[in-house]
Amino acid sequence: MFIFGANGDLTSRLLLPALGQLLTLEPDRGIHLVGVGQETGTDDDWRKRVTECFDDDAGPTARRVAQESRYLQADVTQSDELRTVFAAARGPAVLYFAVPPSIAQKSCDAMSGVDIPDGTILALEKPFGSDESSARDFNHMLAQLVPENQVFRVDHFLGQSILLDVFGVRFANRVFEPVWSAEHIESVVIRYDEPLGLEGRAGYYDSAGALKDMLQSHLLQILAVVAMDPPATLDERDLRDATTAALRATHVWHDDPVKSSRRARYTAGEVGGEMLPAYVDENGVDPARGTETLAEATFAVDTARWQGVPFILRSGKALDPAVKEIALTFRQVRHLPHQFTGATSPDVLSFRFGPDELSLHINVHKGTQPFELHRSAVTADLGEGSMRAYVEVLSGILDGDATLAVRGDAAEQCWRIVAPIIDAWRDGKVPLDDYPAGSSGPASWRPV
Ligand SMILES: O=C1O[C@H](COP(=O)(O)O)[C@@H](O)[C@H](O)[C@H]1O
Repeated sequence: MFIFGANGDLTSRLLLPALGQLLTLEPDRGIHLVGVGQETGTDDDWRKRVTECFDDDAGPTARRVAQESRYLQADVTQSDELRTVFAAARGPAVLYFAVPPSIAQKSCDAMSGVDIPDGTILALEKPFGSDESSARDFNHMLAQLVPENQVFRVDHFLGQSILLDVFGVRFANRVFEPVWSAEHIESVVIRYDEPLGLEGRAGYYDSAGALKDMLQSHLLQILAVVAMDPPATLDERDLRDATTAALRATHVWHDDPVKSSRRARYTAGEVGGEMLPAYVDENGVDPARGTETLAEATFAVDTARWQGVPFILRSGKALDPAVKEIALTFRQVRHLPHQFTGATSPDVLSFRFGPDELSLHINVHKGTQPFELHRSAVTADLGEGSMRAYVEVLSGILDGDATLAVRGDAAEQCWRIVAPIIDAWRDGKVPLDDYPAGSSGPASWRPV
């Protein structure tokens, strides 16, 4: 496995720790690791870094892989240097592009003149293209290099343990599987409100914003998993056909991006006891860009299963409380005998991200009167945190199993779906509201 961008933040913060965990959990994996970067470096320095990024309790295989790993100085946008990379491979190679998208694209372009060994896997991080047509062009370029099932468009949310729970809960339980449709479900909210601010990522984030950073990619992938029709199997072809069909049926609610989307940006405030400057005062931010740090949009999935059900997607930074969940709100019962007293609310099934939790909020009897209703929740603590997501991603890549990677046509669909919102925002048709860091969003917004 060659990690392009060996000296970058993604490599040390996510990839190497996840690789260490994977090799500790599955010590029988044979893998030779090579860090590839433009900077000069030695094998020893690189090995030290890999070891530091692995957990202290990393197992013997992980430690051995770190000790035997190598560092290769190369400019991966040059065909000659890519040849050197392939020459260093000891078997079918995984090329993990932990580099900015423009470099990944240049590198793939440079690969067109190179003899690519059979079985080579290309793993690419988001964003994949910058709109539908650039994603299509990139897909076309990749198709000339390797077969589609050897291209891994990484979306680590597809490896999140709570999303894997959605599969189990939805398909393996008679109480949920038959009611997973517009007949019983009134709305779906997919929300990822984070307390984190910019964390020094202005270079990337300021040109992306919350809509592209989170909704266009991760949250639409979650929507696809919640909304798809049941596939016959969960193998790569069936599952990705089903999720992509759901995306093809998805569009902005009432095709009205102005009424169906909102955006905002944080001002200075305190989050978790720490003062955050206003977004526009963060290092590297260009205030003229008008980048949003909170995006919300409602989508329709035009299938018989979901006709008329709004899917509300929302994500933002510097928000408190953190709300990271998929919530399905059920319709009210068709008839409630009038003898019941107390407030009744619709049932809500919610999946919370790390620490993972499944809750079913229902009306139960609790009071002193025979038919007095109260709200209660049945909750299952599912444990896993989000670190595991990259373990899952790497495991799929090393096994050559693209089930949990984004297929090329799905990536194009995600851009198509958000394009009307991007246009409306660019044309100033939706106001850019503000909210103090540490709040739950603009005071004027109705709650989702
Ligand atoms: O890809 C991204 O995801 C993270 C949120 O995912 P998590 O697993 O780290 O909670 C988000 O903070 C970041 O802006 C985005 O680029």
